[in-house]
Amino acid sequence: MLAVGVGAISEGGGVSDLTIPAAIVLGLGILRAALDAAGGRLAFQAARRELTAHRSAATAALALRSPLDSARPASGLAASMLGEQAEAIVPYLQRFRPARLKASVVPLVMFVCILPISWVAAVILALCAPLIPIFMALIGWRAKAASEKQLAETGGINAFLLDRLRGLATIRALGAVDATALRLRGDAESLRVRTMAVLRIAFLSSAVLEFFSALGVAAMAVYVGFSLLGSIDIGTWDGRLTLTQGLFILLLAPAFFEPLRELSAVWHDRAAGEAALAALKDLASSQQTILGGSDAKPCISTGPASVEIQGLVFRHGAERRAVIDHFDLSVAPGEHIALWGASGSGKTTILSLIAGLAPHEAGVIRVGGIPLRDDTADGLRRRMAWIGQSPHVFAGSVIGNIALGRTGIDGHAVANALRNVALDEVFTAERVAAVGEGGLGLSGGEALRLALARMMVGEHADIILADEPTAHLDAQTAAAVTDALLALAKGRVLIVATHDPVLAGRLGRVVRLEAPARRVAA
Ligand SMILES: Nc1ncnc2c1ncn2[C@@H]1O[C@H](COP(=O)(O)OP(=O)(O)OP(=O)(O)O)[C@@H](O)[C@H]1O
Repeated sequence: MLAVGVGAISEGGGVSDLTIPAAIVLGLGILRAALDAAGGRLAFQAARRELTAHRSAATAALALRSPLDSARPASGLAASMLGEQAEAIVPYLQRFRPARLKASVVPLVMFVCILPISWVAAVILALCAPLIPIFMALIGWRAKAASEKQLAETGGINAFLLDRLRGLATIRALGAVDATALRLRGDAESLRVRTMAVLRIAFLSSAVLEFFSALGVAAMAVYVGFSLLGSIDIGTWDGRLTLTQGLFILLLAPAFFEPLRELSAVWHDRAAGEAALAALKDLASSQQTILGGSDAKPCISTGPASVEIQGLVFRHGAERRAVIDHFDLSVAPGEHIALWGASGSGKTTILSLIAGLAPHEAGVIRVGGIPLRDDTADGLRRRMAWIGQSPHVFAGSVIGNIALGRTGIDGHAVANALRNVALDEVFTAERVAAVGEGGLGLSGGEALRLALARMMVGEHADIILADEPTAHLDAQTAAAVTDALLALAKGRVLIVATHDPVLAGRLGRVVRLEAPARRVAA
């Protein structure tokens, strides 16, 4: 329209001849801006939806991984991938994909518009345009590798930082602060180098594209200019190039390269986005998973709570020796037993297998007479409660720590539970009823009793699995924890892995293990 308007003026027309083309140009401009804005918004929303879906899949897969799987990614690495690095997917989906679509359609349309006017102009475009994707593909190949290395470095430094922050007291106690700081500085320097490599490639890709598009537009301007001056009279299908045609070609040439330039501006988004997608997929790929894995399944409690184990075999990895080798056990309803054995004899592993936290290689586990399998594990697990050696205490209020977001647990139930585990005197009104990260502000025994209180307020599990609940406690605290545990376990099955002779002595039966775990005496 602009070319038509200018052409009309050059042929002696007045300003009034410009009104309609100018109005159309203005209208199209406004329409384009509105469509661009709406398209950008829709693309952003779609990208965020897809990111959420990828994040949910990776989080669900992480939650399904067995706690016995030593190949599980480090917490810092997983947190960095899920939180920070996954965000690279948004610009990839929001900017790169639409830009790629535009770059594959718009130049073609421009080419088809220019070809009927001048074949020389079409040839210039046809020669310059393919150079751009060829160079971008070459650069993109390097960019992907650089982005993957940068992501791995970022994840690594996050994992290292989180791990060392958790172990700060140990590092300080052993005088390893300087060595840790040096390692961190080295990692940060390496991350800087990798980030600069990614940026270098991003700038290089933009420069290459700008160069070829500028070359294309300049060649077009030279051709059109000399044609209009009359120095060249080839290139059109018939006669000489008119001012309207020349202007039309000149105005379309930058528009031909514009989507390609846009593509180059977001080229590095592709490398970062694809690397982040691959990392999330990697995170979601599980090797060793728990049995079942759906919280929505209802409790299976058809018969009285009992545990039967026959010929149980388990190993950590196909090439490793069996940690549990043809182990048998029978626990009657209401029975309290101690699993007793040397460190490494497989007590924790047996508890984990009863809870279906890893698939066993051979043998059968029956809970309340029902075999523990993938399809029954969720329902059977709802009958069980677990107390570990060092239960995780979250930063926040005591009530929140005990209720853990479960419905139907009110302040009254929490107060009762605290009284039952003798924590009501610890969390008095004078003392702030909030605890720090990892149980900061609580002693080891108090944290264990807090874990017992969690069990008391929940759905009433009738099988309690306790992994060394009195380890590292003084005799008095161990006695208090044992009292609370036995009170809680009254009328229920209690299986305790322990080294504590006092605790074992208060249980109905002691099952001795030798490594690898077999029963040696009952
Ligand atoms: N994730 C794992 N990957 C590989 N081997 C493991 C893993 N977890 C435990 N093991 C090995 O399995 C064996 C049994 O470990 P388990 O934790 O069940 O022993 P335990 O009797 O509970 O020991 P402790 O009394 O010291 O807690 C040990 O030799 C241990 O090194």
